[in-house]
Amino acid sequence: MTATDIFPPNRTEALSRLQRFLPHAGRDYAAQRNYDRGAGQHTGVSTLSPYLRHRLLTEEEVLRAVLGRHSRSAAEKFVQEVFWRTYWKGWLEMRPAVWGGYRAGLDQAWDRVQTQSGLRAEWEAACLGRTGIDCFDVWARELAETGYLHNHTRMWFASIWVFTLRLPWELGADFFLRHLLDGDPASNTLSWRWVAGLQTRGKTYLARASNIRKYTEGRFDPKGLASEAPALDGPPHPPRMAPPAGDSFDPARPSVLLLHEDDLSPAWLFDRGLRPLATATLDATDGFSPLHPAPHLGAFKRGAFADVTQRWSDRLGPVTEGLRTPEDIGTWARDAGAEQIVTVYAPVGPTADILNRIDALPLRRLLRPFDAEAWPYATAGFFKFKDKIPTLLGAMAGIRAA
Ligand SMILES: Cc1cc2nc3c(=O)[nH]c(=O)nc-3n(C[C@H](O)[C@H](O)[C@H](O)COP(=O)(O)OP(=O)(O)OC[C@H]3O[C@@H](n4cnc5c(N)ncnc54)[C@H](O)[C@@H]3O)c2cc1C
Repeated sequence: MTATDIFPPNRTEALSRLQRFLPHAGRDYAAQRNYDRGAGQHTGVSTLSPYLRHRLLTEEEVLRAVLGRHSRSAAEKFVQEVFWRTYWKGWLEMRPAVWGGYRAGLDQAWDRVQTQSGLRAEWEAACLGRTGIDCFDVWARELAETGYLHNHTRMWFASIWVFTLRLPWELGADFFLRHLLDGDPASNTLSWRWVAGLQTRGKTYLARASNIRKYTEGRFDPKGLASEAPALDGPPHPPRMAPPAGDSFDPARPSVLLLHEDDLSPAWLFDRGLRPLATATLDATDGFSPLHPAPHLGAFKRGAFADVTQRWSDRLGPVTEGLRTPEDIGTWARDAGAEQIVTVYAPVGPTADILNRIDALPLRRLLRPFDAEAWPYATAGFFKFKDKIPTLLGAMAGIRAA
């Protein structure tokens, strides 16, 4: 089975996964979510992340469905987890230099891999699952083969990478981004930073054998793990910028629609009057890593784009696939007769890096109301943000109050 057999890249699959998971999103989730029972057995969690990451399914849809079935108190844990993605995006949006810092650190680490044979051998062993730490090796292979890892396992894996194997954290974050179907600049970069003690200053995550034994139900009992996790050193957080406001657009002006992998649910744009002359899909893969990503990432993204353009074919006009550069986007939009390019606001990451360089025509980035409401609250830690969840749910019409 390939990763895209396990995670077929379409909305129908996302919806049926949501339906299957719904009965378990309440107290079952709170009790089961930390157990990793192995590849193909991730029944305690939703496995919705590849779909949420690309918004083949939106956070609002998931929250509505879950809170339509469970009380807020029963679903509290699951709802909070859904908002972790939102929180990380908002945090990075207000400190975009942290993404640039990660990319610069990655380039330096990659230079060292190319010039230091010892480091190269250790890095290769970790990526290929040949370290001799049995759980770690199984997880490296599970990630490479399935494009997914359980959350608890991501924490253990990152901790072993940084504190036992003592490899540069950026190379681990890159290994994840090259293989995860849900690979996300904000959740991934900031979670790795959190494990390493760079995000919540001085607070690290230490993977302990007893914890691994318990939550893998005895499948693993690793020996030789680091017994302490001293925080890595790094620059202070950059000053916080204002959250983005997003643009408006004039539906009367000739427009084209640029679809990208950060948001593949365009219905709300049509509700706002967008009638595109043509549509293109943006391929931002090159900006994820200096190395080639796993083939399943391209397959998932192509499948997801095909799914969305097919479902909305009567609204999109002619579709051009896989534009990669600002210049190509400008040429395509002009040739289509457009006066403006409309797109959903993309959070910090490879897509936004390309959008930031489009100058051929006015680019109108429409900020999804869910993001506009939530991101400004990501000023400090998650615990402060969490207090705003009732307000954010209240802003979503139709959410059950109890
Ligand atoms: C080192 C590390 C790297 C990570 N990299 C990524 C990444 O690149 N992309 C990514 O989407 N998530 C990442 N996560 C977060 C989390 O592990 C995944 O979102 C989660 O495992 C997805 O599986 P699920 O859908 O079955 O989760 P569930 O437990 O069913 O949670 C439901 C949804 O809540 C959100 N969510 C849950 N936990 C988190 C979390 N800790 N942070 C952010 N959102 C969360 C996801 O959208 C998820 O689909 C990372 C975590 C760690 C520790």
